Amino acid sequence: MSSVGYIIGHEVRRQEVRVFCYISSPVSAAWKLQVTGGVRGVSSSCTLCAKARGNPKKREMSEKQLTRHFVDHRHVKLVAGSGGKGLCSFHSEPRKEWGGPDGGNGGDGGSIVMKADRFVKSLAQILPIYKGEDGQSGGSKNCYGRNGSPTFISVPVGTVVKEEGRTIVDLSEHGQEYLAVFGGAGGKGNRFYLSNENRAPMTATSGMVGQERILLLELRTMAHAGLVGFPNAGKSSLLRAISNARPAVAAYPFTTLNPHVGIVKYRDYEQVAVADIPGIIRGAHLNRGLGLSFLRHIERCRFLLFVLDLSTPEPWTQLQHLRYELDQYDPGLSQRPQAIIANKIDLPEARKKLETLRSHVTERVIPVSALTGQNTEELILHLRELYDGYLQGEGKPTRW
Ligand SMILES: Nc1nc2c(ncn2[C@@H]2O[C@H](COP(=O)(O)OP(=O)(O)OP(=O)(O)O)[C@@H](O)[C@H]2O)c(=O)[nH]1
Ligand SMILES: [Mg+2]
Repeated sequence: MSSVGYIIGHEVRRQEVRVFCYISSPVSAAWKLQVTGGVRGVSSSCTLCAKARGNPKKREMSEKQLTRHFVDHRHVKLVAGSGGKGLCSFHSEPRKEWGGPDGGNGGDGGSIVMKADRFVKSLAQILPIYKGEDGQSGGSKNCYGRNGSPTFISVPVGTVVKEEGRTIVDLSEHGQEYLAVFGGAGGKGNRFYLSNENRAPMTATSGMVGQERILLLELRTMAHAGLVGFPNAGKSSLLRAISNARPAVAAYPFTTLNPHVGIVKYRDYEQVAVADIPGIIRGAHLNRGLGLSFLRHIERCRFLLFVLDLSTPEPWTQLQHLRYELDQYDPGLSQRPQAIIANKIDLPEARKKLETLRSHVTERVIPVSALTGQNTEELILHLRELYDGYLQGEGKPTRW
């Protein structure tokens, strides 16, 4: 493990104080840092800090507005440009009446290319139909027509392109391109057909039509960790507490309708992306609740954070149901590296339930309170451990 330090504190702008808790060994520190009570002020994750970090003048968008701006799948028809016509013409000038064929070729039609762009966040701006630029027709005096320029469609990083249910390409890196449809070849002018046998060809061909395809674009959120839990478990509150993201929080189920990604920053400039996934209920794989549509976002997450609600009578059954739903969607999905987060530890009867939960599961359980920020440091440090383990496994760091 490197000797870099880990930041546990952020600035609290409202109070004009900067408090940092700096520790050199993240693994051992996770256990040393059972911070409670008065020491809580140093946390990056207290709600006070979280609120102070935001721009007070900027009005937050409601979940309804956010949903309007977020589209995670779209059908698109792509028609590449057609090739330009070749021309049939003969050179003629004073005293040179039979100057020979001089009809130029038509230009090639423009292709359509999909390009992953990390600044594009949703597929909302994707149009239903794209038409590539046609090539220009050939001209006299052996002038060739101009090729149609390629059309670039910017899509978010993490877009999967499918055709008739088959995955064609996964645009998972910024700048990655996929040439989706080829432009038609330009036609030949009559000069092209000049030969010793035929000194005055009258043939000129028209350009080929561009390729045409109907593709399905699917966005799968790119994040290192995914917060998975029942509605109202406090996933959005937790993401607000540990990162810069601002998903809507409310006391009714299905508040979150689309995934939100927040970035947890560490002192060595490492960043871990955490996604808040809409709530899962029993039968989600049968399209109950918000259904399957968002389970695909979990597929991308390298590790899972199961968020359990300690205010429910049996939080451990939630865990079984969540794992079952994930496995129904994609067998083995629930086996990814994970942490179990017992949320709402601030509630009176939560401590007792925490002990029972621990006796039901073999994995490590991290009790937190997203509302008060209690013990979120342990979660942040454990997240880093999972991330470091993932980097070691992959061999190279991935930055999205
Ligand atoms: N007491 C207490 N309440 C909490 C805590 N975390 C969240 N809540 C409350 O639980 C309710 C639901 O919180 P959300 O963060 O919207 O829950 P969610 O899991 O994102 O819910 P969905 O988006 O519907 O899936 C809100 O009223 C929160 O204030 C906590 O740690 N303690
Ligand atoms: Mg939510």
